[in-house]
Amino acid sequence: MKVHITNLYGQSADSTALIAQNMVAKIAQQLGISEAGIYNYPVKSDTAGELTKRLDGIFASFAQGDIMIFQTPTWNDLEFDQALINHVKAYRDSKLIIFVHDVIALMFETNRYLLPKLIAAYNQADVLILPSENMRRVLVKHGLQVKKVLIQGVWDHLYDCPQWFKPPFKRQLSFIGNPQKFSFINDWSTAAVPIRLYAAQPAVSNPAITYAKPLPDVALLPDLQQNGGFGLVWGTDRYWHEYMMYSTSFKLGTYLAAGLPVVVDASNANADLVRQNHLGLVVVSLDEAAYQIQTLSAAEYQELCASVDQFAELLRQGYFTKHVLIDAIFYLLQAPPTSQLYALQTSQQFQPRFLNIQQTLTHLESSSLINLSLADIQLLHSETSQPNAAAALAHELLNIVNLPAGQPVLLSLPQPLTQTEQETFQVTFNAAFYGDGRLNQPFANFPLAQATEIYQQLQQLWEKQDLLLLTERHLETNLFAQAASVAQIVCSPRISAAQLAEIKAAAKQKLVLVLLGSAGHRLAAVLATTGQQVLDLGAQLVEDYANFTAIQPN
Ligand SMILES: O=c1ccn([C@@H]2O[C@H](COP(=O)(O)OP(=O)(O)O)[C@@H](O)[C@H]2O)c(=O)[nH]1
Repeated sequence: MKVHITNLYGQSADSTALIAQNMVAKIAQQLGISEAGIYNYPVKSDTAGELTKRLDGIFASFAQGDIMIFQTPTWNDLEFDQALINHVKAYRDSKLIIFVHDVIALMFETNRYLLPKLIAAYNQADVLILPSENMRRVLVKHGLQVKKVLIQGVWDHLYDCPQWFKPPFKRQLSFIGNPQKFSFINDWSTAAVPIRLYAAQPAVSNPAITYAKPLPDVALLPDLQQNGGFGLVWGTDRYWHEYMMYSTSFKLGTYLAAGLPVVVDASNANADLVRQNHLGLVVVSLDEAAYQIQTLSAAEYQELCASVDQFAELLRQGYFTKHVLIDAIFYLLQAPPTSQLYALQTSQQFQPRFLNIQQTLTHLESSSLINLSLADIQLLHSETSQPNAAAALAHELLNIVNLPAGQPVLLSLPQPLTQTEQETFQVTFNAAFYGDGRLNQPFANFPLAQATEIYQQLQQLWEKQDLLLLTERHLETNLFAQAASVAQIVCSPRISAAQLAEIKAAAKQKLVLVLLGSAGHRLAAVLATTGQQVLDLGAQLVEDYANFTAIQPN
């Protein structure tokens, strides 16, 4: 039995798909796996006979009982990929491992219609390698049935560092990407944290951008390393932003291999990995990233670099790829226990659970809360192609809604969600459970007896606690009479870096209650992701309490 791996040729040298496939094949060869080269061409130019002959050539060294690791997509069209799968299946006792690099239907909205066909192709795999757990969830929701699924986790980036030196501490973001695809670059105006961009300089340049020209890999990594700062993984286009929740970004591995700490969206498929390994900043907005970089000390930066340096050795030497390829072969050929580690759970658990009001309040004893209104959810799903304030808020909300599992933040939603709403949201809503958002107006939302109980439980949350209220205007209320102390900061609609610093300083050792509208969600998320307990109870709570107490007998 021999193991083979497909490898792409014929695309331009700067194609990430080509770079990634060539790298995986190179690592596979170190494991004794032989290469089956595939040339990049439009499959439609072949007749059926020509395609068969082409595949015969690719499979020249493949025999009965062999294993094919198929790196997909080939970008030769799905028809070619399916023909290749059929060809493997035509050999007696052959085995097929499909290594999914990208899912074209989730990458580009115009290709969405291909999803059922792609999943039908993946379903023919004996073992499937997917980029992330989030990708597995979304594919299972849409019909993936393969039982043996492995998660790649992160992209390696082979790099034989010629001379190691510490990246210098600079308040700067490096970004590898074309501004035509990543339009946020054109609007970047934070001169205090310039972006160093690896792309050709446009006719009209942006003063907040330093233009480093595109560089080949061999020059890119030393250049990133020498210039220091942070590597940015970001996308503001709505469909691409969602795709980054499922896919693993190649540039993430590139920055880390060069020794740079990274900045990623809170919803990024690798957000947990960055957080757990202390590899950089996980943020909900670029404003927050700029703020955090401006307030970071040189010592904190060096600590991040030290964690990156250790972790990146795995990437520089291709250990994630080696690991997943070896596991895939074990998984094919060995019974449990190895395979138990990866046993596919049922799809039911991918449907989020909705906590009732009681469970929600109990959960808040040890958690933060971000409470989204129906208007927020509608904004999240509205099409905003223009870079404007609504688009920026929608981007932040998508990050907030997908704060990684394990984050001590409860998201609550207005209930009950209709079946149609749940179907609309299921692609983007990845948390295991959500709270009952009606606690923001107990009197308006519940019968009197229940509202009374809810207010009692809310008040128990801050009983004898030092409270910081973040409000739209100065509030007079006895809702917080049980607290040990109450401080208030009146917030402007768009919170500045200076005000955020003031809030963070005032919040130390306190429970923070955010009594603001939509702007409150991002503020709550910024505070909660840095370890502060914060309850985003909304702008209507105090008025609701006034209405509630007005009808109480004296
Ligand atoms: O000047 C450049 C720009 C890009 N790249 C390569 O292209 C990758 C980024 O490509 P892409 O944005 O397609 O990757 P993604 O992060 O979206 O997966 C980087 O990691 C590099 O390996 C490069 O070598 N030189």
